[in-house]
Amino acid sequence: MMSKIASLSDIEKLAFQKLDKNALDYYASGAQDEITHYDNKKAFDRYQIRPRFLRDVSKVDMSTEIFGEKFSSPIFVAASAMQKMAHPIGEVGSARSACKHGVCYSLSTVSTTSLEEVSESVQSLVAEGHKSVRWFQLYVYKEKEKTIALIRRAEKAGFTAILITVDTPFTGRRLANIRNAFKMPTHLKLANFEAEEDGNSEKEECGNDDSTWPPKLVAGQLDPGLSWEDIKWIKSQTHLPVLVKGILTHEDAKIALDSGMDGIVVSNHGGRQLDSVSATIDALAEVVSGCENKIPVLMDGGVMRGTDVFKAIALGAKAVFVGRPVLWSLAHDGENGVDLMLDILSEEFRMAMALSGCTSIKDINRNYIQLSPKYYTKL
Ligand SMILES: Cc1cc2nc3c(=O)[nH]c(=O)nc-3n(C[C@H](O)[C@H](O)[C@H](O)COP(=O)(O)O)c2cc1C
Ligand SMILES: CCCCCCCCCCC(=O)C(=O)O
Repeated sequence: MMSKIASLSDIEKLAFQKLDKNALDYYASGAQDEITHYDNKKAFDRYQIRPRFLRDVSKVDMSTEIFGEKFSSPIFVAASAMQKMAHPIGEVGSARSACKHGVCYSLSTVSTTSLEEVSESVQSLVAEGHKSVRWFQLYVYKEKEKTIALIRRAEKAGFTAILITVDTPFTGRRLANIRNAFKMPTHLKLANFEAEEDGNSEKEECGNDDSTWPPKLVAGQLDPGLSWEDIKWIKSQTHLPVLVKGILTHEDAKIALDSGMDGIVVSNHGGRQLDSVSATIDALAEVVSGCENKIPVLMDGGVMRGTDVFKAIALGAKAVFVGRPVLWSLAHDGENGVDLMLDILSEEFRMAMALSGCTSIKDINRNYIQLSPKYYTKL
């Protein structure tokens, strides 16, 4: 029995004791040998913070702004599928928690709560004076009209940006899911696939009626032929800012910039897609350089500590997303669990800023970070 929860790792340990094998394997898995999955976390330790002292740090302002929206901290909630497997409140719990914390929430296409219900669930908080900024993560359908219908629903439901995931032409090989034939529990459904986008009353069935993951109906919709031309076309179809999620190289960053994208998320999908790619914190500086400071670069992958957030900001990220920690927190204690996790992480980040002599986000820059001497070759 743990005395008091003090870190995201503590929450993770409790969630591991609570979740059933099916859900735990799905949430925890990385692809193949999970080299990238583990490196995402370890890589942060390869960087050191260079603190400055004797500055007045009695007030620390963690707030940041992206696309004209102000957030109370740069710690955002990542889009992750099927959150009701962690706790019955699912996406509603994580969305409400993000809203209460004044941070951005991103919702997966493959959610177990529809995007309309998620929007509805934060309205009482908005009425109390909280601001809710919600971004919609888009998996692009083979059929263009279905993709557009999803975007229209997101626009109508008050989502303010579209995150197009580009690292998933196919789902990665997550061995635990293959070995135990992962199944979404039968009482859950992929809620965004229910409503017929063309307004027809006939509904698509997207419950768990087959033994494979993703369900054939859904996986069969992913378009492995997706190209930058399609992404540009999607961008032309919406007034919302469009970010590409899953970029790892300066070459692709430059193409995203030249293609008119509004932002980039450096991500390797939590190590769940191609194994052996670089940890995201290692890829961040390269992607930032490819963007020439013209569009915001955000990142995710392995963020567990306030010092991780600090390091990412120092290397040029405008904000970070947390993925699995949200799922562990939901499993631990639903919406309260996510509240606790965001409280701990933002307090750690506030402390990292204060202890390194930074009182605002714009103070944090490359001068505050170095590669640990263990990892660079001396001249
Ligand atoms: C269980 C799970 C489901 C995910 N589902 C999605 C998804 O539906 N769409 C997407 O773009 N990324 C998805 N991701 C990736 C996350 O958005 C994010 O990139 C990743 O979790 C960040 O790494 P972290 O878990 O180490 O924080 C998922 C990740 C996990 C762990
Ligand atoms: C428009 C088709 C949607 C296709 C869904 C693909 C399954 C992805 C599963 C969720 C995910 O990203 C994950 O890491 O797991």
